[in-house]
Amino acid sequence: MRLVAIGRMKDKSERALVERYLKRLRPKLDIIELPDGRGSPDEIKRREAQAILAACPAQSHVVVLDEAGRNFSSPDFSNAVQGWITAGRAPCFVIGGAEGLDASIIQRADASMSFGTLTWPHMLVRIMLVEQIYRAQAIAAGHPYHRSGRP
Ligand SMILES: C[S@@+](CC[C@H](N)C(=O)[O-])C[C@H]1O[C@@H](n2cnc3c(N)ncnc32)[C@H](O)[C@@H]1O
Repeated sequence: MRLVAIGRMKDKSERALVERYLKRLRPKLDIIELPDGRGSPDEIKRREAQAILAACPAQSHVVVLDEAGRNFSSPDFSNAVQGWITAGRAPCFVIGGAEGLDASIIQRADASMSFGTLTWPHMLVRIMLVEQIYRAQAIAAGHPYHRSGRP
């Protein structure tokens, strides 16, 4: 599995949160950080989209993080991730930068995932995504990390 993200996570406490989950992931998630694009907002998004596509393996299931994307429940997300892996198309998650994602990459994606209609900072989205991937694996393994005790 891969995560392609725009921008370098410089903040130590943010990196520690990502690492907390990353080290528990099986299969592992490799994180590719791409530099912020330059130019006008449209140029930035276009350049970043080219770099993102080049960083996603050819056979991967490209999943963009987008506020207008699909609202998964954690069990649904767990099933989806397992299904993509079983089908031989491990997910390549994509998180945009400060300008967001270019329309071309959203259209090209095989799936999209939303953390609600609020706009979140991209580094927080990275932390939340890595936690949800860990939760998805815990659900698939029947590990008590995920407790679904809603009334
Ligand atoms: C700061 S946001 C970009 C905001 C930008 N104006 C836009 O319209 O997308 C950076 C990235 O974080 C991710 N992101 C932000 N909020 C999100 C949400 N609610 N659900 C899923 N991804 C989100 C997206 O990948 C986005 O490209």
